[in-house]
Amino acid sequence: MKIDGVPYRTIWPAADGAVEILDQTLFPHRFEILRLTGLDEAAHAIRAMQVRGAPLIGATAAYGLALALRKDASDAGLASAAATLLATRPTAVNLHWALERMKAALAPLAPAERADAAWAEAAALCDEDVAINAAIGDHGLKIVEELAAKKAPGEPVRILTHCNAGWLATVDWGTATAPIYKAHDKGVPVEVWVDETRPRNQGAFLTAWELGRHGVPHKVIVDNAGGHLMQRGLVDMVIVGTDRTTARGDVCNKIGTYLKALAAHDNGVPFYVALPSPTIDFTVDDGFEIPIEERSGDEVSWLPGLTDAGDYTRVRLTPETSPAANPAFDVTPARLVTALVTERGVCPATREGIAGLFPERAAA
Ligand SMILES: CSC[C@H]1O[C@H](OP(=O)(O)O)[C@H](O)[C@@H]1O
Repeated sequence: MKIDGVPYRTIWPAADGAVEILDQTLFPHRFEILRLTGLDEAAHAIRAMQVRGAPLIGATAAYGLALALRKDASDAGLASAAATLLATRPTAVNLHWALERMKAALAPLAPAERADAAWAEAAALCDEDVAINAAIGDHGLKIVEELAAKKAPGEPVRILTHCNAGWLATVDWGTATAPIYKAHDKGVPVEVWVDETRPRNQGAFLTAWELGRHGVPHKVIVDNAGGHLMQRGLVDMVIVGTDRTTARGDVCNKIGTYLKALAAHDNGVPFYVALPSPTIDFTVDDGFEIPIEERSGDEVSWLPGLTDAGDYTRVRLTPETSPAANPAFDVTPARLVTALVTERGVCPATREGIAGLFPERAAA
């Protein structure tokens, strides 16, 4: 997407052979480009959430593997680098998917050919992510337009989203935000309720920033306000991303998503999940089998921010004697999902719905 008129992706190959990313731990107050020159930096970038979001995690792992193979392209080197990257975060299936795709493309090659081939495969994976998300935007746009047709002229479609499934969570466009950008760019009035998304505040820090840069009207709300807004008829649809969706349509996403789905179900608000196919895990049926990342309690106990003088700092929120628990994801059962918005169209959150759009994957 554009930042002050300049087109950006979240990750790209630099001319000197490094990989460059936007350091998302500094948003919204600082915009800094980070250079990744090796496996360890790529693994740290994922683990420390300098890059985050299921598709972007996969893309970073793909380039991380390409960087690693420059140093050791042997079978053992390939296996070791893939294992290092896989261990960075457990929930987003795109990490495993991307690494499996890279290994399938590279293993048959002679070691001397692997580094260049990995670089090309990582670039192709990124380009495909952009195309997938643009297609999700096109299919999701129809949903927004149908809601707009029911409103008074000029009255915005009010969309609630949780966490950041925006272009900052992908290579470009985003998943949940793609229909929003497409609608806004087409002149369909939209207004977005942005869940702050404690504790890492991906909504307040990232979604608000990217919507604002694109000129999309939005308001940041505390996570606990969504149910109240839905009860008052102030939400026309909810759309979120996902880190792993099972073959039967159970959706694993950022902690708090399940509570929004419950509130939407209770208030008759349609609840959509933007789902790029690399995020479907056909090997799992029951969402409760998905590993839920437990992150440091410090992310709950401390809040990063900018001082009045413009210096980055963090403040303690909780008593020093109070430990914190920090599960980073939850699972929304398929029964609470109105529909899945994929690059191949919109389908019910059912095994049949998903298999109908991706028969070749379901059958594999
Ligand atoms: C388009 S996937 C975005 C997905 O990833 C986020 O998790 P995290 O920021 O911890 O990587 C969140 O679950 C988003 O919905």
